[in-house]
Amino acid sequence: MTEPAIHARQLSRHFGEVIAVDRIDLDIPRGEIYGFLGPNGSGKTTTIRALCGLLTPTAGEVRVLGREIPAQAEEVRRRIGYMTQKFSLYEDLTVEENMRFLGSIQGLSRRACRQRMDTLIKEYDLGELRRRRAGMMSGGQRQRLALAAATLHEPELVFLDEPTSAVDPENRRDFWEKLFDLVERGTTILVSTHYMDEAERCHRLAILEHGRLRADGTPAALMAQLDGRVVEIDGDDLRQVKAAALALPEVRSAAQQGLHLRVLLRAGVDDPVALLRQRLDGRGLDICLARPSLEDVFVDATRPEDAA
Ligand SMILES: Nc1ncnc2c1ncn2[C@@H]1O[C@H](COP(=O)(O)OP(=O)(O)OP(=O)(O)O)[C@@H](O)[C@H]1O
Repeated sequence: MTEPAIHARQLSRHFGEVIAVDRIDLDIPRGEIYGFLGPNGSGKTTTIRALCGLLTPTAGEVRVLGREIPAQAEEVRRRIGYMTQKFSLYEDLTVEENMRFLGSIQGLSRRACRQRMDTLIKEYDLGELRRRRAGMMSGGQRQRLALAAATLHEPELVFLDEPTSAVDPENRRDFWEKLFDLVERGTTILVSTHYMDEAERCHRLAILEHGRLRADGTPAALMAQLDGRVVEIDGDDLRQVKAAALALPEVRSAAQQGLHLRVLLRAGVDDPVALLRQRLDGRGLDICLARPSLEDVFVDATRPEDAA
């Protein structure tokens, strides 16, 4: 069996008293998009930095592309790309200057760099912007440049830390199409996000909270685990119905979505629809089972105590 792109066991990273990453196990297959979904401060960036060899783990074992990290990080460096959360290119340099500079750092010959630059400029639609300074570009254009720069040296594995937080939905969509193009050519991608729709596009994902890995798997498998536990309620006075539902010990969470109230039941309730019909009796409600969403998975995997 081919070794996974990333293998981690009990990976931890502490900053003094703060446990940023807490005993995480990961097996990330090659040639897929793997997502880290988690709220702010859940440890996504710290995990990515530890996997890249930029931060030494406090404990745990990490192998990336078959090499020990951090001991063999230098060997791996040329085989990975990293797009940081903040735009990290030079704002005073043009698109071409930024790419040429990065090419020299990556050790590409002038000829190889020029060829690669031409390919990427075309692929990422940067032709008209070749001589534009990065600081004068829009969010979507900068993001395309950053991805082009992160893949200049044709890495086998690319880390993207919340790459679309500053761009509009159309640019996000185009950006994800580019990621699938990369995957088709054999690249492995690890991407962090706090957007549900992005997480749903990943082949597999891990849900992180407070540095812990709370759930992982394909989006479909994660959602299937909640089959029979999500209920949709239609009717009047949904704010009051929500309060009544949340008062039930069997209810894990309730949230209004447009005209419906979406209720997630705790595991082990035999017939959630019958239970809610009985407990919310007399309100003239229409109650039926609903297809679980990734947001339900996220709610179930995080916030174990507070269900409001
Ligand atoms: N250099 C550091 N020194 C001290 N604490 C840190 C440091 N870097 C991260 N932390 C803490 O570690 C925890 C995890 O942070 P991290 O940036 O990895 O989370 P994140 O999921 O990437 O968050 P975000 O979505 O906001 O980027 C947070 O509590 C953060 O404050």
